[in-house]
Amino acid sequence: MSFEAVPERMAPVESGSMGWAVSVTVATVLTLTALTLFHLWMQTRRYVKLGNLIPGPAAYPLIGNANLLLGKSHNQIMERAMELSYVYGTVARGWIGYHLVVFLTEPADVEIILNSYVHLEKSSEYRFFKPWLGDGLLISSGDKWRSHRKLIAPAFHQNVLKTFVDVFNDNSRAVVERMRKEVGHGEFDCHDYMSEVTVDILLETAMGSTRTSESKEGFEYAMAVMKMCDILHKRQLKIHLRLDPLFNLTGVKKEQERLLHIIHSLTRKVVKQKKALFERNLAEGRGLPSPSLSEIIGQDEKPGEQAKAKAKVPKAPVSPDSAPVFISQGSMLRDDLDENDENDIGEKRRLAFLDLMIESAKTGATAISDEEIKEEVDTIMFEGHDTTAAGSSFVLCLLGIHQDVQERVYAEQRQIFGDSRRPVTFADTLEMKYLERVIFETLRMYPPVPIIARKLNEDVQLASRSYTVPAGTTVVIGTYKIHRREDLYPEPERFNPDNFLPERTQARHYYSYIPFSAGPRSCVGRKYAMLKLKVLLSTILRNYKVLSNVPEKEFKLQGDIILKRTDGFRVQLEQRA
Ligand code: HEM
Repeated sequence: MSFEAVPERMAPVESGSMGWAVSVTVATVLTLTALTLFHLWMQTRRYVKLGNLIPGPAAYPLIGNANLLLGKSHNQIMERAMELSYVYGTVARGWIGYHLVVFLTEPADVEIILNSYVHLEKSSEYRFFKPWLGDGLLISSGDKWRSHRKLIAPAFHQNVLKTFVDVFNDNSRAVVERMRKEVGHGEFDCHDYMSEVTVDILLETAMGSTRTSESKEGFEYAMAVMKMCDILHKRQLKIHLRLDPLFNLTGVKKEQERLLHIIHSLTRKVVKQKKALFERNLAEGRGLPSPSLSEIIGQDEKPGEQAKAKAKVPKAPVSPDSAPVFISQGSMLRDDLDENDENDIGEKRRLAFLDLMIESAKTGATAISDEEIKEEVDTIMFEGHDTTAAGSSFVLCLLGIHQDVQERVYAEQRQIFGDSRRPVTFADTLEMKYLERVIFETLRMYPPVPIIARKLNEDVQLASRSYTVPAGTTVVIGTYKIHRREDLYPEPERFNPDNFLPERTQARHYYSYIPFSAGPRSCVGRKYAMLKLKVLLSTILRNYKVLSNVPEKEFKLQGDIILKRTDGFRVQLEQRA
């Protein structure tokens, strides 16, 4: 009985598991068939066909080349992309699933993207900035970007920048004093100092606020900006922090909310106060502060000019003779900032960008809300911070290694200042030709923004090869790689400021040097950055001799958002006589 009972009991189980197995097999076959059909259908699509014509690693169905990214840090991905560009040349593609990513390192192709008013949209990678910067200049697109750029660019006019020279000097002298305790005390990380002085300067020039004022808010704000930059770096690096649903569950998200509360409360409050003051002055018949921004920059903005500007692509290269002298960017390229500067008839008035934005919003044709002004101030605080902190730290490290170059920089400083400890003037900075070449060369070898990514809204026919990059593609411009191309820079791994002698600059393709990007969406702060770097470095190098024992080949680079050294920017200081 029991013998018979067993198969009886077993029978329904066996047929159940068989049924289950059949169901699983059928479901698997159906899924595989559906996926195969989907893959085959995708292969017939124009987007995929055009992408597949571009050289790149073999892609798997459904995942494309995503296997190359799995488990890799952002840094390793950058390195891999770099290796692939050596294998596949100056135009290479990768597939993330069925999303096409094309890497460009040919200046003629880069020009097509950067010098266009069509390909202005940032890639989805920029979304991490959104909670902090909202729709500020860095990430906005379309008409909003266009009108805000038109509004903000004049606030970076050279005449406005000249009025910041005192702020640059005061803060540079303050950091020289803070660094004094490092003299003769061995190695330290100069990035900490550069980061702090950069935020201090930005607080004053962006919002007209200082952290030495009685209120603790300025200090808390500065700390929050630095910590927010760290969180953005972490989100780029750690795969679980990249995904919003997982990130939202972490303590990092809570910390981000705390920091954003500090940051936004202050910017919101300052915008409100300054706007109220501006309105009050107008209501009491005191008119615009004198001279007004348009007087400073010497151009009257008439309603309707914007529409014209919309269609106007900044003139590409100019001949060296007609290039404006002022603050150069290391190539013969021009942008809207140069066009603004040519109307150089104004007087001095020191006002933070915030005041200038409030004023131009009132007098110009652009309507901008308090919240939007806040987003632009936050954007300037972010974009202006890490980039210049990294740039100045790399300069100090390179000068520490290349003592002969540092001596030439020092000799130039002695020629300008003699024994005097006086502050730097704007005119002095125009004399610092060699220091300028050192800064350009540093930004060539270590561009703080190592890649630029854009989303294409229209097909692009490349100039260097007969490929059409279809609309919808993410285009990655490899600034770091372009700057190290042997055909553009002989001995690209050698630190050689003479790469920026005028005759060498003129001989190169204009888009072979793009640390500040180029074209209509170039860095709006590039002249500000160059001026600030000159004042800061001049003040430091006249006080201290910088030394470093770490050769460049031992630098450990991390290129998530801003290129940095993960091993620290280690230098030593000696007092100059
Ligand atoms: C060495 C210093 C700097 C470097 C290398 C640098 C580089 C860049 C680059 C490459 C871009 C284009 C980014 C992209 O298209 O994704 C950019 C945009 C921008 N930068 Fe800078 N930057 C520097 C300093 C500054 C400073 C000091 C400020 C402000 C005070 C600033 C404000 C901006 C803004 C607002 C944008 C967005 C412009 C737009 O999209 O219209 N930058 N910067």
